[in-house]
Amino acid sequence: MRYDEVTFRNAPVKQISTFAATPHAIADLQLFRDTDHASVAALLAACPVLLADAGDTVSDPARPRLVIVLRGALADAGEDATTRILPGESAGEQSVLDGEADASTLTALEESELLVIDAELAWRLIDESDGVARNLLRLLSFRIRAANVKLRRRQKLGEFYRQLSMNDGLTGLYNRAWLNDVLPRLTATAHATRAPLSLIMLDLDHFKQFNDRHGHLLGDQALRTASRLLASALRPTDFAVRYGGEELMVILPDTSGSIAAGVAERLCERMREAVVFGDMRLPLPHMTASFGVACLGLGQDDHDLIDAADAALYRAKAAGRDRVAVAPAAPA
Ligand SMILES: Nc1nc2c(ncn2[C@@H]2O[C@H](COP(=O)(O)OP(=O)(O)OP(=O)(O)O)[C@@H](O)[C@H]2O)c(=O)[nH]1
Repeated sequence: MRYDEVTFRNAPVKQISTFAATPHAIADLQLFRDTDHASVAALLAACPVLLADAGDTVSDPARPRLVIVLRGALADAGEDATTRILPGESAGEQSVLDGEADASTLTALEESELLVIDAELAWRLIDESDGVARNLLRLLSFRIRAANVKLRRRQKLGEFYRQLSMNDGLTGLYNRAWLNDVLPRLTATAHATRAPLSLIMLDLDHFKQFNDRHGHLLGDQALRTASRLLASALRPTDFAVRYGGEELMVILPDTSGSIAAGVAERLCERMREAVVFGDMRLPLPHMTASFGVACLGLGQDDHDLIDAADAALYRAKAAGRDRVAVAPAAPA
């Protein structure tokens, strides 16, 4: 490679020397450690050494080549993080090996001297020096390991945020977004496997009055109490959801309407007995809820199931609250 051929993204970078004419020692360069320095030096002798100013881009996706920092520092801006490349370290190995364009961008962080090795010469170095090949493998192995760690961290973080976006902040129950995502799948599975699927809709009674009397914050606490009560009373395969406001929902896969009605009766009783405030200086407020139960019928979808439970809940309210109403059985 001649000096005047060295450009990055078509912008020429100042060329100051060849490697043979610089004072830098081969032993200081990571890739050439423990190699036969004399033969490597001979191969590198004519390689250009460039001077990049701070901010200069020194990578070119169109031309795979190795860039080794002799002095100064580079920033390697990958997809999600920036790595510093310090004297003795290199970049661009992977694109040289597989001939693919490198998505990352190398930028000089300060005035830097760089040794540039084109792909053809890099392959000659690998062919002629076992030491270079070994160093390259070791380097790539470190990078793969680091990339895997990053990937696992990102997966965990993604899972954390996914959980966060699917749960209601006040009660910790699943939220409406979760319901919209999961209930259609549960109904489809129930139809496909001919297994029953039941849904209980419940609504705290006279909750407006509760808020008016005890304040919104204690109203929130009552909602949390009711939610805890639901979550602790259900099987691991059931789901508790905050449908909205003071309306909660329980989804019971593999459960017939009559069993679901029994579960709703048990929840109704527990709700009546629930102690909202642990602080005995406050009068224990009375908290009840009304329940509507429905079981998925033939040809019904998730909306039909919710509508049926909602209609039953409305009847439980109309009949005096603090009770369970069951939707008429749809053809199963
Ligand atoms: N504290 C608190 N209150 C809420 C929350 N979400 C909804 N509410 C209240 O719940 C009350 C619901 O009132 P209504 O829909 O009139 O029903 P209700 O008073 O429970 O009467 P019935 O359902 O007919 O028994 C409203 O006052 C809402 O402000 C919440 O997150 N926290």
